Parts: sequence; C-alpha cells; structure tokens
Amino acid sequence: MTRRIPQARDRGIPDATVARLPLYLRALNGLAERGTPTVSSEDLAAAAGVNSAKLRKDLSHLGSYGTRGVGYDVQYLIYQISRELGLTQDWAVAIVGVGNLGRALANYGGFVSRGFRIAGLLDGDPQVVGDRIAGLTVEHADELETVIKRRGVSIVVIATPASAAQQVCDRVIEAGVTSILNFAPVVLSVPDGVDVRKVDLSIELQILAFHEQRKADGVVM
Ligand SMILES: NC(=O)c1ccc[n+]([C@@H]2O[C@H](COP(=O)([O-])OP(=O)(O)OC[C@H]3O[C@@H](n4cnc5c(N)ncnc54)[C@H](O)[C@@H]3O)[C@@H](O)[C@H]2O)c1
Repeated sequence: MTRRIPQARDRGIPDATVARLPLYLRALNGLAERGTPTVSSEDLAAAAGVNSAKLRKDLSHLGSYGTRGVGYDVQYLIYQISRELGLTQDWAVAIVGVGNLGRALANYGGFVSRGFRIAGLLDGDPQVVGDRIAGLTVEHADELETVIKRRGVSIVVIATPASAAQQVCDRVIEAGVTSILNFAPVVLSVPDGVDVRKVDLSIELQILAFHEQRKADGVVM
C-alpha cells in the first residue's frame, strides 16, 4: 500500500500555501531551538521571507489564527504545520542512483528528524551494489519493485543520469509510488495522480546570475 502526502490538497489548501508551509516550519524550528514560546505574524513572516498578510492567510487555511497581542504559539504551530505536511508520520524514502548526489543525500542526517527515513538505496552498477552508506547496503536496481513493496516506500528520489530517469520513473510508478523527487535534468512524463518535484540547482544559480547582472548594470529592482 502506498501512502499519499498531499493531505493539504484534499482539504482545499492552495498549492502555493502548501509550498510556503516548509518555509514557516523552518523558521519556527529556528525559534523553538532558541526557546521562543510565541511569535507575532510580522516576526514569523520576516523570518520566513514572506509578507505578513500572506502568512496570516496561509495559516488561516490550517485553522490557525494566533492570539491578538500574543501571536502564534511556536510549538503548537510546528505541530499543526507538520501534521498538515504529513510529517508527523514516518515516510519511507528510496534513493535510486547512488553516485555523488545519491550518496550525499543518503548521508544527510536531517531527513530523519523531519520524518523521512531512507529505506532503500539502489543502483544499477554492480561496482556500487554492496557499498555501505549511512548504515544501509546499496542494492541492485533490479530489486526496485521488491524494495518498494516490502518496505512500504512512499517517495522515490531519482538521482540517476538523465538517460535512465524516465525508465526508473516508470518502474516506480508501476510499483505503486505516486511521489517522486527528481534531480535528473529531464522532464519526466507521469500519469495523473503522480506528484513529481524537480530540483535543479543550475536553474536557481541562473536566476541568481540574472539578478547579479542587473545589480551590476545598476538596474533598480
Ligand atoms: N538537480 C540538481 O541540482 C543536480 C545537482 C547535481 C547533479 N544532478 C543530477 O543528478 C544525477 C546524479 O548526479 P551524480 O553526480 O550523482 O551522477 P553519478 O554519475 O555520480 O551517479 C549516478 C548513479 O546512477 C546510477 N545509475 C545509472 N543508471 C541507473 C539505473 N537505471 N538504475 C539505477 N541506478 C542507475 C549509476 O550507476 C551511478 O552510480 C544526474 O542526472 C545529474 O545531472 C542534479
């Protein structure tokens, strides 16, 4: 059985709001680490880098309005946002393609504390299969369907070369996965009901380069 993440969508929370919830959560976690009990919408908005009217509207979708003069209870808001994002559950994640990027992701300890457990590492190269990374043994990509089904994998991270990504994508969908995080520089074609998030650092760098160039040209933004 595959579990679905987008509970928020089922309750009519706009996608743009869902996309900002992780920003609020990151800001709130920072406040919690510093022992801050409550936060005003203005301060939270500034910490998350959005405007405060938008933040209040976003949080109202969660039924969270804060208390006048006091603001939002930091711990409770963390709980509400985490619940909305499905982070109070444990999500099993498999990484396919355990090269430079796949290894770095597998070694990153921050996923577990956010509710994402790496349940499988798979690669097509027999030289890589059997490697131990972050307490897991890399398995052969032929085992993909078995790993997904046996370990209840809900989210697959694709970190293969672009040429292999669509084929990997088709297989994981066939195995019942409906949430994919794609790092390969290719647009994946997927049926309705499958959510694909694409991470492309080069696009982010190009956007920064654009702004940098405008600053250098003295254009006021
Ligand atoms: N999105 C980003 O910002 C970003 C940043 C860096 C790299 N990338 C992309 O991520 C991908 C991985 O980059 P890398 O530097 O780790 O490459 P890499 O060559 O080091 O690793 C790719 C791994 O995928 C494995 N592989 C190939 N075909 C496979 C298949 N069919 N099934 C399972 N495993 C398979 C290879 O054996 C290899 O271990 C590339 O597509 C790269 O362009 C994206």
